[in-house]
Amino acid sequence: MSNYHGDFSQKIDYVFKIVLIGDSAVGKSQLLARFSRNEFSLDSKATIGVEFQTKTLVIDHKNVKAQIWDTAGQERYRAVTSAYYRGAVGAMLVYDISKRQSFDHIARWLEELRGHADNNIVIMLIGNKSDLDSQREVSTEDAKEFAEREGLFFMETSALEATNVEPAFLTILTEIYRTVTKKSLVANEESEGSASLLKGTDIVVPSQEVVSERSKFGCCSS
Ligand SMILES: Nc1nc2c(ncn2[C@@H]2O[C@H](COP(=O)(O)OP(=O)(O)OP(=O)(O)O)[C@@H](O)[C@H]2O)c(=O)[nH]1
Repeated sequence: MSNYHGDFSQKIDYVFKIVLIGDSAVGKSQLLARFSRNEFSLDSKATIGVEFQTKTLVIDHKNVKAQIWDTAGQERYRAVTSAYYRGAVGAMLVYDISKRQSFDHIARWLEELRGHADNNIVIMLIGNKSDLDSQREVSTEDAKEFAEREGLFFMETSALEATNVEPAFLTILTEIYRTVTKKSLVANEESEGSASLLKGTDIVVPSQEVVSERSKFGCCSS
């Protein structure tokens, strides 16, 4: 995977907001830590409120900034739901392969997502903690079948062992890029040659926006 890390001296062409959702303790924060900083912590604390991190990479010779939002799986720590989903072009629905309940709850998370997010959002189902194969309670086949039925991308990952984390984010980002550029083409044709690339793509955050590399805000009810 060469030619993948973003060139920071270049302008950013796209900013894509991706949200992470799923039960508490399935590993959302650690997937984000692994992808954005190549870090992992075994004594990760439950997320309170919302935080996001960014990472810039190159897709199709364009600098794409992934802005990945993470919120608490625990209801009492969750920030306002509609604000969390606003502007999201991708979502990762995460469960823990060693916790059946976290997979059984995915349908509910999907319902919430579809109730709040843009219709064109790209959704990926993630079975995390694949390193805990000996304690597996969700078969790969069950998850695959569910994903196919619901039209979701699917991958098993391990934030701990760094297995499939980068490929999972790259898959969803590439698919978002495809969706957005396809939409832009249509929009351009409809706008009689206007230079507005983003016209009609209400799901893209303008690239001029400057976001800090690590930001934490929104908070908490208890
Ligand atoms: N074995 C294993 N443990 C993991 C993996 N990913 C996360 N964990 C552990 O699982 C626990 C919960 O991880 P978090 O990333 O905090 O989970 P979360 O989904 O963000 O939880 P909330 O913030 O409460 O929603 C921590 O102890 C992590 O170290 C993994 O891939 N394998």
